[in-house]
Amino acid sequence: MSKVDGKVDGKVDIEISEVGPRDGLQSIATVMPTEDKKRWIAALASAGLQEIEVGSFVPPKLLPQLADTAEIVRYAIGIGGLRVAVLVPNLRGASDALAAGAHKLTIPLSVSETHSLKNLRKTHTQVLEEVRGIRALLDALPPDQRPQLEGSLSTCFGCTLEGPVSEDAVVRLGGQLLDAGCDEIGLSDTTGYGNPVQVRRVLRKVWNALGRDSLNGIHLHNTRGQGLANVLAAVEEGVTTVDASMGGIGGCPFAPGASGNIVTEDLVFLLEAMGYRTGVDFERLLSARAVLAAALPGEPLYGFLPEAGLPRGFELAGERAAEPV
Ligand SMILES: CC(C)(COP(=O)([O-])OP(=O)([O-])OC[C@H]1O[C@@H](n2cnc3c(N)ncnc32)[C@H](O)[C@@H]1OP(=O)([O-])[O-])[C@@H](O)C(=O)NCCC(=O)NCCSC(=O)C[C@@](C)(O)CC(=O)[O-]
Repeated sequence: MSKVDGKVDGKVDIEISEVGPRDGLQSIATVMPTEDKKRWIAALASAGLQEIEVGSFVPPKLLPQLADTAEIVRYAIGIGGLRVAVLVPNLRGASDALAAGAHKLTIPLSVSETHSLKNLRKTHTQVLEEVRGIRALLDALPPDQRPQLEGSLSTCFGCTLEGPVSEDAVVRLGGQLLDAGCDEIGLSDTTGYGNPVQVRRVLRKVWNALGRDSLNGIHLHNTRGQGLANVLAAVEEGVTTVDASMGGIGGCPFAPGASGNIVTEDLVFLLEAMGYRTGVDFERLLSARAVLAAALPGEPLYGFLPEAGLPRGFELAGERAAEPV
């Protein structure tokens, strides 16, 4: 098999969307210098990650760590083959993201309205109004210049502020996000409450109600150690995009108790070991981790694979004859 830039024939079975430069950095007090961010993003892309969430268009007073997002987007869109994603909390953020040239916008809608008020200072109705405004903005562009718009349903599996979250509400709000103009929705376990049985059940409910194309991606946190078990459940159900963060850094600063994302390095190993192609090259991924470690001295980076290393003789999934399970 030919292997170019960490991708085996350019094909992947499961796409890993790297959210470290956004979700990871938003929860760390240190502001990473812009040039370090660029080096890190370039290293992540060179490892074969095809989608990277590089920042958020939020008021710099709120998250100074991401104040350079416009410059970072302008840099990242110059990296060939990379889909440059950003988080936008409202129409103003979407307009700034368009001006910078982002390829994908994600707006969070928290199923827990208490969390929505903490995070975006908006009710469900107000967030949906922002989505309609963003849709109108995008529809004014020629079709080939329209970024993809994803509605990310936060606190889908429970919330530290409200406790259990209604699965019917997840489905209802997902439908409302699509009606308001999102191209697709994603499920997010903001505070790491989910378990594999629940992940399977919620995915089936969403797909049954809203159609198979409504949702392809999931965003999981490892707060209670369920992250990779939840990935396995999601992937076996048919999810094809999984968010992860290098070194497991991250967490929503406006959700009490939220902590790190699932670790990209461990996720790549899990998927490749099972026979799914991710397109990611381990050596280059570990080089990207070294760039991150140097840029954030003293910050803990998590992950088992970087500590233990690859098993002897391990091959990328695409280099083996084995079919994905
Ligand atoms: C939505 C707001 C802006 C409302 O905040 P607000 O204070 O209600 O905003 P406002 O509309 O009243 O405006 C206040 C000021 O901010 C400005 N402003 C207004 N919007 C913007 C913007 N986009 N960019 C830059 N500036 C902006 C606006 O122009 C004004 O400026 P002033 O007149 O005072 O000079 C705020 O609450 C916000 O940005 N929240 C985002 C918080 C956030 O980033 N949370 C973390 C991401 S979500 C997450 O982590 C979960 C997720 C996605 O990872 C998935 C999961 O795990 O669940």
